[in-house]
Amino acid sequence: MSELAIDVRGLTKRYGGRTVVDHVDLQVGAGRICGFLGPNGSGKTTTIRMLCGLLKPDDGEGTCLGLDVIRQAREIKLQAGYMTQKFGWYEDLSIRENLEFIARLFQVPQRAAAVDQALQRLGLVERQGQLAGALSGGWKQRLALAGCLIHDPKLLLLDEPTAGVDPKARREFWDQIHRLADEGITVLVSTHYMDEAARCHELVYIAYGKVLARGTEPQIVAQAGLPAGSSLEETFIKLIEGAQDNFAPAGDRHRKEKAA
Ligand SMILES: Nc1ncnc2c1ncn2[C@@H]1O[C@H](COP(=O)(O)OP(=O)(O)OP(=O)(O)O)[C@@H](O)[C@H]1O
Repeated sequence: MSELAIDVRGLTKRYGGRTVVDHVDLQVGAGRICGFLGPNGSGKTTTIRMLCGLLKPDDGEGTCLGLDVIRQAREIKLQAGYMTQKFGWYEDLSIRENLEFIARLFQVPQRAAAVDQALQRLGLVERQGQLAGALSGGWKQRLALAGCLIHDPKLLLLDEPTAGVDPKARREFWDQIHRLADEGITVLVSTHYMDEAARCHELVYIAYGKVLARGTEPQIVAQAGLPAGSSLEETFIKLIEGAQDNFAPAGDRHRKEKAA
């Protein structure tokens, strides 16, 4: 594998003539945590699904884990871990049974050992007999992350993994993400929470399907034309306002002008 776990250029997706991901370039170094930010409907999920081999790009090229995003989508699907916004579990199976099921799907060799390791990594050993349906949001999300890790992926693509989870559980989740990155796992994670953005090594900000800014927090602030030390919240508001002026469909711009 090259030093870049994600290395794609010009990634594009169109639906019915509308371009929802527009020539996105994305490079993430191995072992880095890259935050993927942008307003609702900006193209984050669509991009993530193209990166993990679930959705075929209409244009663009590149690799994930050194595998071609167009020709080796199936291999990427098997080697990357993908956590969706709406992770589904068999509510009437225990934590352990759910993980055993995922391990079978991924045809993991030595399934029991892989399940033990995932339980251990996420602090779920004590609770392994509990029914998934009885877990609180934070524990369900831990179970989802354990499921993503069952086949020992080197790349995690996490789509708003902490949406609706309480602050303590979110903090613990992020501590876990950092432990995984320390082990060399690369993480691309979408989020709307600014405290989570601040815990990423680097950030990519997308709106209207286009990347507007990328880099470390100070680099993103500078790209938005704001003074050093400005908050990420101010920065993203400035970026989205600029994007509305430049890229919003004519109808949206007209509504904004009328409202002003
Ligand atoms: N299968 C599809 N068919 C048509 N349009 C789609 C489809 N999937 C996504 N879209 C549109 O593409 C745009 C980008 O959606 P996407 O889910 O990637 O955004 P997002 O940034 O992940 O949003 P959110 O933060 O709300 O999850 C949206 O306008 C969405 O309605």
